[in-house]
Amino acid sequence: MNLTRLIRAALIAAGAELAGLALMATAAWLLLRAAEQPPLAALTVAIVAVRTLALLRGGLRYAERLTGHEVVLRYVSVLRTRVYRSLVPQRYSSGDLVDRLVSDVDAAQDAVLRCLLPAAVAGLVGVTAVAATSFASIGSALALLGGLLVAGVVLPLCAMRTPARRTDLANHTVELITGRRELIAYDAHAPALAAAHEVVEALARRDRTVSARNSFLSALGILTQLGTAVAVCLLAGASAPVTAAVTLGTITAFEVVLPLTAAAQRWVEVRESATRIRTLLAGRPAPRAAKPVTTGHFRLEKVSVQYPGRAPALVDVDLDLPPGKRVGLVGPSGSGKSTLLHTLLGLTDPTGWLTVDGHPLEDRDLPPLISGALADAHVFHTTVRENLLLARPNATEDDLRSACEVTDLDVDLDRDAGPDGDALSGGQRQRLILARAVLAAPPVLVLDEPVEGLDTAHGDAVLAAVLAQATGTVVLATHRPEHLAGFDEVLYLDEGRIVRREATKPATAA
Ligand SMILES: Nc1ncnc2c1ncn2[C@@H]1O[C@H](COP(=O)(O)OP(=O)(O)OP(=O)(O)O)[C@@H](O)[C@H]1O
Repeated sequence: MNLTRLIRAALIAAGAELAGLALMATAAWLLLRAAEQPPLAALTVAIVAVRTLALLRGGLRYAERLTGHEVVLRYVSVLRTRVYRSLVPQRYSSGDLVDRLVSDVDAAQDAVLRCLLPAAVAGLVGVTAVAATSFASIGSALALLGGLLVAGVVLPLCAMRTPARRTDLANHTVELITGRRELIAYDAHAPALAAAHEVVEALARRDRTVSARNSFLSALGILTQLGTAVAVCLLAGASAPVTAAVTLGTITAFEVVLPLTAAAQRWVEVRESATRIRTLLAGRPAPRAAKPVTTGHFRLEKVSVQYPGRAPALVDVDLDLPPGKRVGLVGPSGSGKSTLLHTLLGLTDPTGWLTVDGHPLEDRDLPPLISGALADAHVFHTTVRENLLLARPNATEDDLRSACEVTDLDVDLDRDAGPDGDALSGGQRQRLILARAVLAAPPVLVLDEPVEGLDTAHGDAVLAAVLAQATGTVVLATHRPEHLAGFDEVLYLDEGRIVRREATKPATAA
């Protein structure tokens, strides 16, 4: 985030609030002074000041909206792209994906606009108001300071409670929408709806409690405002116009400080979202220029993977993948083919030794080195073109067209793909994922049963075209050994172990 722009936005916002405060105080002074019927000349400065401050407040409010939103929207657009990119290769449930992409990034926007900026402005306005009041009366200034501390610090601290996570609701909602046909077909929609309703009820109960507490805190804030205004008025010990000015100024200063209670509540949610975003981005660090040049020589020695509470999915797997080698993975369902691909992509938590170009796998920036078409790849709810550009943001129209030709993807690039590619046919969705892999053209291409959903002849042709244009290493998991004609090595897996290796190129199926 651009700190200079942020500070400028905070100063402009504080200026707008101070202009409003000065306007109220001057207007109050003017009204009471005018009631004493002094010569007009004694009021001229105040009259001009009221007009000037009114104009200034309007102008500054407009400038504050422009600068504040500019800095935040710039930041959020960059952040959303980074989160988007980090999510592409990862394995999140759809609900979690929605939560991370929408709520978490929106929370970053709120962190600035609804929490940090108001807090900074309230601080500046509070200090200025107390300092200005101290010229009229030290007692009033102390009363104002006390009231502002209660409303601006104590009440917001009381409002800080961990919010309920909405991921469960997002998961249920996404599952109800995406799985509606199956749920209806198997007459399972009633229990699924009931489960979602339970989550909604729990969230509603929690929201009601939070609302009641917040309403109580808001009422306390207003009582504090009222009590402080009375105390400031009684302690002022100055002329009626000055007393009116400090009292009205006090009430106005509270208007800036009172929203901090709601901001504190939002801050708790924002902090949680910020942690989730940080974890996500930390898991996929941005490529650093200083990294040594890599060729993508992957080596696995005695690598095992076990998902929590499950039998081992991979056991003591050895694999050498020098650049350009083509390896096929064959085995019955559940034998560990996808797990091996996910391990190469750094998506599992394996034991054993994994190196890329002699360095531990976790020290490498994997995304530029290895990617491909996974069985559970996500299609984003945007156009086909945008989905393709994720793989290579600077791809030209020719690049896109050629990737579509290779994968025989014959859809309009500006067509909306729908949520997780729902608006495409199963085959189009699969070819879109393949086209994305072709566009990425990584040194190591991993393909997990990439044409499983296509009819046999069409699928074979598409896969042959994809393999023909691939120039680097290829690791292909398939149930059909005939896909592996011309491969350097075929590994046969069973129950997570490599039970057989065929180093020779198998003959093409007749
Ligand atoms: N995310 C996961 N959490 C828990 N267990 C998993 C997970 N992914 C895979 N497994 C388990 O790990 C084992 C290996 O699964 P994997 O998906 O690697 O097999 P596969 O050979 O690719 O199967 P298929 O050919 O059906 O795709 C299976 O027992 C599977 O149930």
